[in-house]
Amino acid sequence: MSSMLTRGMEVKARAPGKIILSGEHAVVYGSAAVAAAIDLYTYVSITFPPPSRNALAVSLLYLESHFFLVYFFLVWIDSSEILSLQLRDVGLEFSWPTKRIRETLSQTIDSPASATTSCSSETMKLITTLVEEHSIPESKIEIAAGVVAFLWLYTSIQGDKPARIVVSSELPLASGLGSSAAYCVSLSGALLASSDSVNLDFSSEDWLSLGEKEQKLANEWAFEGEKIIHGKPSGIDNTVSTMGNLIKLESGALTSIKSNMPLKMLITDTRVSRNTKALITSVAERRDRHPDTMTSVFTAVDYISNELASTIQLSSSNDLAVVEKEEKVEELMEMNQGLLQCMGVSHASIETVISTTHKYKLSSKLTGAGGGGCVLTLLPALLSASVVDAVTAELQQCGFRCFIAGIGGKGLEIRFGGRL
Ligand SMILES: Nc1ncnc2c1ncn2[C@@H]1O[C@H](COP(=O)(O)OP(=O)(O)OP(=O)(O)O)[C@@H](O)[C@H]1O
Ligand SMILES: C[C@@](O)(CCO)CC(=O)[O-]
Ligand SMILES: [Mg+2]
Repeated sequence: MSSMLTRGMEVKARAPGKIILSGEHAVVYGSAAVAAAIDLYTYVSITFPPPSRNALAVSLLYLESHFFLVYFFLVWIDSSEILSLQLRDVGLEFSWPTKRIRETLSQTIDSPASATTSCSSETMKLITTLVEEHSIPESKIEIAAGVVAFLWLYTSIQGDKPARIVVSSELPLASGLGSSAAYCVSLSGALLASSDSVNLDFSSEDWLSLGEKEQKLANEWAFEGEKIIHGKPSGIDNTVSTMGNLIKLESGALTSIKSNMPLKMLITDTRVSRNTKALITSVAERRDRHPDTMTSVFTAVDYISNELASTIQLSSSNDLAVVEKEEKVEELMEMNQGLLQCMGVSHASIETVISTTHKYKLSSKLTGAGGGGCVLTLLPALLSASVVDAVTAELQQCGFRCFIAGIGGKGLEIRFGGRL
């Protein structure tokens, strides 16, 4: 793999967003939750400058000491000693001389982790100084946590190598569709695929899945990134983004769900931006105030998620007709929404989506951390297109954005291509 890097090839990774059918927040306290990957991805591209650049520039200078060439040489050398991060979705670009990264984070760089490690509060402070050297507009300040997560993952996996990283996403950011997990998973995947620890066929131009061991490692690193962004994540978002498909997570234990239900969901983005870390903190504070009551709420969610999982699960003992399964799922979604409201993570915009869809006899619940963001509405298989059009039009009139995403698709994938 390292020989590939010396040729300056581009390594790309993509990781999907997710919807949570049941169990957000309660999953942080060990209750079961059910999640599915959606076909909207975050893409990361990494390009390492070829080390031959310096030699080339020196020989050009030697041949002709023209001013333009001297200038060209300086720019060339400079870009080969820089780590840059372009975040296209938010229009921000960051760059650090690798020398600056080395002098600030020498401890992380000089002792590369053989297994995943958590970012200590001391290292977090040092990384924060590197991020604060760039001015981020107040309206985009929440991006800083993502940049800290990037620097932690990058320096832990790649050390202080110069590189250019570009991130872009099809997901709305900070809206409950797991943009932070897709960001961390695609970054970890691309960083590991560019390291010696992963062996892939880089002559292929297709999207490739990592082997089981590498996939696990990418998921573990992504979890470390999510910790920086979410504070106390359950791991469900990074796990479903890495693995794809449909999963149940309960006390950290993963079950893959096979389903033959259509499970078509209308996703309504209320466009109310929220921050998952703040919402997790507010649930933790409510739990501190009412420990027994909140434990009962989380237990009720656990039952809902397990019942939902066995309802949608393809199995010989599950012989209900699709319509009956859909009715069960709808009722479970409504019950879960009631408990999310009880946890204090609903929002006026979410309630508007729920009451609007209810007029069409459709059931909805928030997805992800709540507080705004996205809402799911189950579209039963036999629902007429005219009802979907009517409910969508009414939601759009409220200023919301509606779309239908494919559910249960692929997880993290890697692609090689495009030499410099
Ligand atoms: N494409 C991206 N570019 C830059 N930063 C990103 C990107 N995607 C996610 N992030 C980081 O993740 C943060 C949003 O994460 P947050 O957990 O609050 O929302 P979410 O993951 O979309 O929703 P949920 O956690 O409820 O599913 C952003 O503020 C930013 O720090
Ligand atoms: C709110 C939460 O349960 C889901 C966010 O998508 C947080 C987590 O599980 O990490
Ligand atoms: Mg998130």
